[in-house]
Amino acid sequence: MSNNKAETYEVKIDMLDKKGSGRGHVWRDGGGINPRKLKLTVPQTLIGEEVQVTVANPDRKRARALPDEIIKPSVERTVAPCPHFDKCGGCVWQHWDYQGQLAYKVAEVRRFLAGNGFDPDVAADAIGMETPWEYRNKMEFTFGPEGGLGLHELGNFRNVIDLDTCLIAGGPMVQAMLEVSRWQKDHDLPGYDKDAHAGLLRNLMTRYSQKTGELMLAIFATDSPKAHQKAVDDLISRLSSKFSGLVSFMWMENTDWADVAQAEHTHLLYGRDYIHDEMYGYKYRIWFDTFFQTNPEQAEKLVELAIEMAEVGSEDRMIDLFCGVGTFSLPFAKRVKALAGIEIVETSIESAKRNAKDNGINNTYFLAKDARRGMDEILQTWGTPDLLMLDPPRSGAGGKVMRRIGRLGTDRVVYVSCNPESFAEDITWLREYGYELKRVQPVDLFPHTVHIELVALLEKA
Ligand SMILES: C[S@@+](CC[C@H](N)C(=O)[O-])C[C@H]1O[C@@H](n2cnc3c(N)ncnc32)[C@H](O)[C@@H]1O
Repeated sequence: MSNNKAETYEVKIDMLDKKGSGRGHVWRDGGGINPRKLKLTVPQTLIGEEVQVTVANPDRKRARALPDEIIKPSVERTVAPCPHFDKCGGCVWQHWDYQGQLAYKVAEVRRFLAGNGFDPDVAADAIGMETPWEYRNKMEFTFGPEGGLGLHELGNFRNVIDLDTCLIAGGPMVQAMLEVSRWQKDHDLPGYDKDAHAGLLRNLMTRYSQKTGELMLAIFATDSPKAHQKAVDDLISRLSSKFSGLVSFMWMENTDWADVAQAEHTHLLYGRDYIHDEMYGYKYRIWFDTFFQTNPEQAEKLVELAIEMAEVGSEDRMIDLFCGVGTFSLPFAKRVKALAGIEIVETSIESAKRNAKDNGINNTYFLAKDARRGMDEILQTWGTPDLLMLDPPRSGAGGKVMRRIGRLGTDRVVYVSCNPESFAEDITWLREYGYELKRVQPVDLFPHTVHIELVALLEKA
């Protein structure tokens, strides 16, 4: 029997889910002999807290609602500094003090290790940020169908929160977002409505280098800029006069139904189509679609740790698997005899080659190939290299690639991961090839979110 009356419960939060929301349960009188269990997901709560929630339709077995009230707060609860935290889906943990976030992330790393039969104590405490704000060098904002420019609403991807600040984005990106937002209102330009597949403005992508001060902006829209020439000219003039760091402004036509920031036609409206950035003392050219580590301050620590764990020598030959544009390859290349970088995206490999050249590095060999095929090719030309490092996507490298690494048989494997769960599963494959897990160092690249990065060392026994 359906019951559409909202009900209010008091619930104790006993765990967090993968998205960082609290989970708890209550027992409801279902009208029969046995009470029925209602599992509740309550965002913006912490483990151990007792909270009050109101559920709109409690007939189902599961429900999700924001807390009405925190009855018994955790000692780790803090006041979220961002005025948009209650609604914005960008950060999930601003209500949690930073040390509490770090401790939880490390506990998760240890849990995944233990779950796969490794000693959890191999994992060290996390390296956090001294100032965990304004750390991102790239943001993708969305234009709302009802107007407004910002990020998606927590738990409701269709709504857009019209932001007037964003505390994790670098300052110039926020200022540029606000200027574009004012421009949209001044010219009364419609945001894109994905249900109706109508409207003009879809996304604003911003990239900013703290090291070089260069700023890139790209607007994704359903129509050509020529069809809106007056408004576009006004935007170029506003942006170029207000942002001295602006070196790249593009208009990307995207008429696809798919909700991704991609371009069918690129119109360069101002400057060039890339920015210069720097990481660990090396120069990089970054295009709008280049994968580049989004927290440069912490990414430099990853590079430092990978170098420290690898202990490479000047006569060594190594593989950088999943090398991207060469963030790890370039610093390593300076320390070894030869480095082979393998990466599936061709434009990233072209970029890696150019980055090596721009930095005066000439002992690299970059292959645009799938990880396994790339390793086979290196094995045929070099035989077994001295070191392999890998930095796969969130899904991990997978059993086939890990077995290939095991058979390759380098003495050391350095694994950089942005997902401790897929990392712990991946490294189980190396056990049967005689590798032991020696070090795991979590590094927080994503404060106020559920994500954590790590660098690990495996050695052949
Ligand atoms: C986490 S990123 C790391 C990039 C680089 N190490 C960095 O720090 O900038 C993972 C990279 O793996 C690449 N990739 C994904 N699947 C792949 C595959 N099957 N073979 C080779 N590379 C792949 C992606 O294109 C991406 O550049």
